[in-house]
Amino acid sequence: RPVWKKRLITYRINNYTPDLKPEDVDDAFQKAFQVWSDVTPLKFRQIHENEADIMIQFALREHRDAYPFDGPWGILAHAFAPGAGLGGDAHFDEAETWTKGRKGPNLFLVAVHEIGHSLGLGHSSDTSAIMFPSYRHIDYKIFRLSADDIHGIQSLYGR
Ligand SMILES: CN1c2ccc([C@H]3CN(Cc4ccccc4)C(=O)CO3)cc2CS1(=O)=O
Ligand SMILES: [Ca+2]
Ligand SMILES: [Zn+2]
Ligand SMILES: [Zn+2]
Repeated sequence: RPVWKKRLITYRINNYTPDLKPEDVDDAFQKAFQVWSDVTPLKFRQIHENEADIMIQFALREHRDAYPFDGPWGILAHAFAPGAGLGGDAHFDEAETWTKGRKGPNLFLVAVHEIGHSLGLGHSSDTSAIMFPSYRHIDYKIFRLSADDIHGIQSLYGR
């Protein structure tokens, strides 16, 4: 599995969904990266210009990669495994109504899942894992990685 060969990984939010205040989008991603840095030696830094390892964008339908989005629900987002260029990038379907609460897909929760992919994780068959493929709402306030998620990421990056 491809993994990042460094411990400091940069990310850049290239555009913002109109569904939330920009500071709520920044906060959702900062908290989502922290979920993974809490259990690995990895550090994440947000940058605002130049090329970041993990380029984040919100997009509709066809958006210049081979994986056009599909309108509301269904695929909520996708992300590429570590590597140069598109590698590590995470795209979020703008057809969704992104929320920081319970209605609609919760941006923080989907971001935790996508960042898992950006770091090299695949899907899990463990229904309690954030890397389980299908979204079911869990209380984002009490969100915790499952043992399966932690074992998965620590097998790639250590603890
Ligand atoms: C909070 N949790 C999330 C959040 C997001 C996702 C995925 C689901 N998904 C839908 C999907 C994935 C794969 C195939 C079809 C549909 C996404 O697109 C991206 O986020 C999966 C899960 C498992 S969970 O613990 O319930
Ligand atoms: Ca969709
Ligand atoms: Zn894409
Ligand atoms: Zn996934």
